[in-house]
Amino acid sequence: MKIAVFPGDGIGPEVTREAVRVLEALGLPGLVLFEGDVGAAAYRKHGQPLPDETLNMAREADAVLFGAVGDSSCDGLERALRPEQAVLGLRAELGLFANLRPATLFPGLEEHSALRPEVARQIDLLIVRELNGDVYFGDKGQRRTEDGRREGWDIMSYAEDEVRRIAHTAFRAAQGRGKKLTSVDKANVLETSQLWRDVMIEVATDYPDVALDHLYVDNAAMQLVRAPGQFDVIVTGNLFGDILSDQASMCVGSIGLLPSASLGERQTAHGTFGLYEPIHGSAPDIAGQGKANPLAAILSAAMMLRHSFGREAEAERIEAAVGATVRDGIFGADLGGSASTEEIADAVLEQL
Ligand SMILES: NC(=O)c1ccc[n+]([C@@H]2O[C@H](COP(=O)([O-])OP(=O)(O)OC[C@H]3O[C@@H](n4cnc5c(N)ncnc54)[C@H](O)[C@@H]3O)[C@@H](O)[C@H]2O)c1
Ligand SMILES: CC(C)[C@H](C(=O)O)[C@@H](O)C(=O)O
Ligand SMILES: [Mg+2]
Repeated sequence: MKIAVFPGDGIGPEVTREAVRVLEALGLPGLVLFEGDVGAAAYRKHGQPLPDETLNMAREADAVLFGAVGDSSCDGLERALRPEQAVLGLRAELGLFANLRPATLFPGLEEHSALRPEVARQIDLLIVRELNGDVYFGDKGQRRTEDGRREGWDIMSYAEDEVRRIAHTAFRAAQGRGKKLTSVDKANVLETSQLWRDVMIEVATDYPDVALDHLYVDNAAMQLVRAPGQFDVIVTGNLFGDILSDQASMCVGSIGLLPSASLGERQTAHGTFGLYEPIHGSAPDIAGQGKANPLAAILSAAMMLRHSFGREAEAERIEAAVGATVRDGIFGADLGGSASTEEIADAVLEQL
């Protein structure tokens, strides 16, 4: 079980450290962890946010545990050198096109959701976000028009095979859950979205047991706070998925609670190769203060055990320990409590 650990910037190292403690506490046979540099930390050391050495480390591993990247001191750098390129580069280079972002309300957090408790209680959904395409990876740049105005552009596009493969991932995920799939797009305006919708409808014929419906992204954002209980699996593109998942996090209490798995096609001796990370960023406003909620990182480690190592029992052990920690009201500042990052993880370890 070879795991590459890339802590990154800001609270990345703080939360990753706690996820590693939890992994180590399980006593898994053959567990080998090795650490690599990403983000601004890597740029300062190697002049690159994603050094070749780090990328090779990821390729040699069975899974990657990723913290977060981002540092405003790098805002002036050319885009290729900015910290965010580390996570974008890993996703692209490793072919990790399927990003799973589950959001479920832990009992005990009803009062901490940004929504009313009776609305929050219904939330048990999975966002399947396409991760290798969309406006993220299209041609982009800035130029001057003939009349001297500055102009920026980013091309949004999806090819049908890119939509088809994420559609299959999402339909299969829905088959394993409540058999309901909502595809989110902006087909009333965007051609990229029209193709997305057409392909979703074509793929649906392979999954007669799954009910497919479609929402425009503006309506989806509204429905997510009006009645989130209507959602089982949501499938959407890279940009809309990024936005809706941050929104979903506050519906279940905090952005510090949402883990993610980024998967592709590569199989290892243990399972599907994947990169696992909290959905949040480097949180510079709270970095170095022991205020970061480590539960998203810890739950990401659980997703790793499930998807990359076929260790469902251990994954559930971690999730149950997190559930018990929440039920006991061990909260950090994000949930109105005073427990530190380390104290929250200590509580999880006690419950393991
Ligand atoms: N995958 C990634 O590495 C990733 C994801 C998102 C943002 N970023 C980067 O992170 C940097 C900061 O971005 P941002 O401020 O927009 O988003 P962010 O997710 O870092 O923070 C948003 C807000 O949520 C809070 N928060 C985030 N994680 C938390 C946690 N675990 N516990 C408690 N509170 C938490 C922060 O304090 C902040 O107030 C930027 O450079 C951005 O590009 C990286
Ligand atoms: C840091 C950034 C590139 C990244 C994204 O937009 O995908 C982040 O917001 C995320 O959600 O993982
Ligand atoms: Mg995001």
